Amino acid sequence: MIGQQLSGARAWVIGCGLLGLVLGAALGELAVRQQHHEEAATLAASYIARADQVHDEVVKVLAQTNAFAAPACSDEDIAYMRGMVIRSQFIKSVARLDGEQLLCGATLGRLSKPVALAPPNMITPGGMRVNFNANVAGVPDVQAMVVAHGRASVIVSRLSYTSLVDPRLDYAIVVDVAGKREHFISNDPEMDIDAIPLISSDTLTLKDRRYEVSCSKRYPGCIVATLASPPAVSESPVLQGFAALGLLTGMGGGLGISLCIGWLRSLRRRLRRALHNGDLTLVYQPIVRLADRHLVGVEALLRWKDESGKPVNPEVFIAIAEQAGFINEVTRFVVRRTLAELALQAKARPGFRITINISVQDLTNPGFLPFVAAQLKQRGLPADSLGFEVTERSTAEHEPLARGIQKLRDAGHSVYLDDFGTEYSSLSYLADLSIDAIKLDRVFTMHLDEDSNSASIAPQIVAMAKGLGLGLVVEGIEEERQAAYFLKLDPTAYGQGWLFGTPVPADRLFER
Ligand SMILES: Nc1nc2c(ncn2[C@@H]2O[C@H](COP(=O)(O)O[C@H]3[C@@H](O)[C@H](n4cnc5c(=O)[nH]c(N)nc54)O[C@@H]3COP(=O)(O)O)[C@@H](O)[C@H]2O)c(=O)[nH]1
Repeated sequence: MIGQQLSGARAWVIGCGLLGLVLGAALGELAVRQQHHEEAATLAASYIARADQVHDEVVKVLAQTNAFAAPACSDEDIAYMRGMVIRSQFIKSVARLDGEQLLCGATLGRLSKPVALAPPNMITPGGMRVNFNANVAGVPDVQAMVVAHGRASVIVSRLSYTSLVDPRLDYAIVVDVAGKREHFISNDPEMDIDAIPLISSDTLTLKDRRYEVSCSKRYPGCIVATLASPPAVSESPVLQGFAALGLLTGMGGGLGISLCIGWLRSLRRRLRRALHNGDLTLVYQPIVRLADRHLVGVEALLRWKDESGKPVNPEVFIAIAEQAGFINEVTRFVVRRTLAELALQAKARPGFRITINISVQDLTNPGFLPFVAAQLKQRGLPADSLGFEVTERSTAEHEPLARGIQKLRDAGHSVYLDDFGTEYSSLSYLADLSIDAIKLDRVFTMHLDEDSNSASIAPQIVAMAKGLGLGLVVEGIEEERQAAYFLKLDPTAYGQGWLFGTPVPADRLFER
């Protein structure tokens, strides 16, 4: 037995541990991939920040050179342009133009013959003429970005852009002016720039690679980048950490489940033993007519103390008996013991009714009604001295519940719909169920003063019950004002709760 339990626990621990490992690894992979994307996005954003700096410098130098008033290509003019270059961070040369003809420059000096500028790749809305890969006049085999505006042009070092691009990135810098898209710089010749929507902070997947797009706010240019060769996901410490955490959490969870199952199994075994030995007891709670507080009956409530003398919550052990399939035996015990303890008192009080909680499984058990009839006969009590409280716990139970209730009524018993107003017991079912009364759940009594749904619904339920000719038992009455409230709503209502008496053993029931 112990060996079986241990191997069961081991199976839970291993099974849940493996599940945790797989889930942890999957989560870890997601986290690692996200980390890669964030890294690419950060690099791309810092790149755009650099491109903006270059842009600002170009605009400033062109504006100042255009505004310089000395005669074009005079010594003063050339000295001014040289000063510009020296003070600039990204600009390699500044030149003076006449239309599209280059006349002189900071690095070139004065040309003996004007040189024509290569036609621009694009003209910006501000009128700047940009050539991304122009030959540099006077310097063979060197290409650079040339930007011309008015009477001035500048040469921008490609290094200004490329030096900042992290070698871990595959990227393309794309400029879009008036719908014309230009591939400015790229180290990824495979990238199809026309397929890329140039919207900042967007991400897109091309050929199974996820790209980050970061755009400048100053000019219509973006960088589209992805990590060139992200470190292998499986080797990432993040993934390994997640997987280990998943494994440990899974194993812990598995151990918890196995302990819980073990506890429930042991509780089930002990409950069976207690039932078999007759170690369960019953207490009875008064039900009174609210108008005159006359005791009209009692509800039988089962109690169980485990071996250590600790009471086990009835909601727990009743649920265990229902799930384990021996609630019928429990209910029969309750019927037998209740009648044994209260038959004499019930006989002495005409109209006195004992109510017992039953489950749907009791209603569908063909032996239940004959058993109850035999017990009542043995005690010399009429059928209407025993009532039954039923609770609808799922919509699937509705049909068998309705049939079972009808059979109880046909046999002469009263039937109460318990815990009314909670979960599945709703007004829409009332008309279908052949019941005598509803027992209004104690949530309605508890929240009477509060501005809550239950406070506003209670009067409607009471009115509906009255309209259907059903009796009303209000549960959980602990204070006079609660009794007065419901009495006003329904002068024929009954009440149950600590105000009228807590559940007590049979020998203390009629002491008061
Ligand atoms: N199938 C069976 N179910 C049973 C049986 N015995 C009990 N039960 C069900 O267990 C649930 C919990 O019952 P219990 O802890 O006994 O609580 C009952 C009362 O003690 C409590 N109550 C009564 N008055 C007050 C009050 O004024 N205030 C307050 N806080 N609690 C109060 O309410 C419970 C009775 O509820 P109900 O049955 O809904 O009328 C419970 O669902 C029992 O049905 C059994 O033999 N068989």
